[in-house]
Amino acid sequence: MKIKLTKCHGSGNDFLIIDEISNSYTFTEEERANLAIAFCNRSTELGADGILFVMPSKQADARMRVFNADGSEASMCGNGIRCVARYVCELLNVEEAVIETMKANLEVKNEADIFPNIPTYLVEISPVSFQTKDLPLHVGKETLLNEKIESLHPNLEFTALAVPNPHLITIVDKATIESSVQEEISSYVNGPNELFPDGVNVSFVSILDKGSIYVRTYERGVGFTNACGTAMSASSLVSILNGFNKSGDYIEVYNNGGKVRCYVHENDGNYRIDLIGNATYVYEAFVETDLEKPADFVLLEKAMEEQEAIHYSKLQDAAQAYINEKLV
Ligand SMILES: N[C@H](CCC[C@H](N)C(=O)O)C(=O)O
Repeated sequence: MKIKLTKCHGSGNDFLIIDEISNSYTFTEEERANLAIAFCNRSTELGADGILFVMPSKQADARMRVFNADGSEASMCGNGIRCVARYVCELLNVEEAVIETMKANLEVKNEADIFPNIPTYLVEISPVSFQTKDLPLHVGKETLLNEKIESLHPNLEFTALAVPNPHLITIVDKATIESSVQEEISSYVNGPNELFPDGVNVSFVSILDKGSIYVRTYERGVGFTNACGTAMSASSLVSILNGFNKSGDYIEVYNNGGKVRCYVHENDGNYRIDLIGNATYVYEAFVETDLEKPADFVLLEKAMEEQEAIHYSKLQDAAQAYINEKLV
């Protein structure tokens, strides 16, 4: 079977888009998971943090399904839906759209460039829940807001929220970010454990300045990535709950892949987060694959998007310079 792949990234978190609207592909659930495991493998000519299946929808302009590199499906992907937003808006020749995801139909729209020559999209991150049952997190409490989990770490204080995929977030200093603590905790809560039966995305956050934070995320089903859009959105909200920023302020969120901007809407204790950032194309490729053995795929062609890479590298350099200056 010949499959067209559009490689893209949001803040360096990279994905392969498979367009089931324009192509008559049909995949079983098992084939979707196995394609993700095979094509995300970075020792191949492809490699990515996940696959984004763009599918027809009966209730929205398009539907997005997200599969992590380990073949697990997630309910949402913030960096990925920006890429899907661009792909669908260009496919339908519109400036905004609604994307059906596992738990919500989300608004997306083309925005002014976050940096010169960077295609930029705003996506809705919701629903937001602080109920531990919505992650799920089994910790004997309805919520976990800046509280210790002694079995994970003696001192760190964590906040748990679902947006709607699950996130565990702690605000720390540079030394802690640069230590092995995040790797140790993340490996544990994403292996067999009593706390997070479905695993969880783990983010260590540093306050850089008023209105700017740094987020490093170990993603469920992937490991450390350059950035995690839902994590950066959730971390922006946690920075507000901790008094470092306010709802209604734009928050610049820096990460190892660049930067995005978040805006938290709060209405009577309910939150919706706007995630604004790049949707950059890396290459277009065609592969020949047997769905029974996708790991044996053959790369037929790969056309790089050089200009987009040049433009994005300027954003990334500027973001890294700011992190180097402010992350102390
Ligand atoms: N690893 C995540 C899914 C991808 C989310 C991330 N790539 C983002 O941009 O939000 C999970 O299993 O919940």
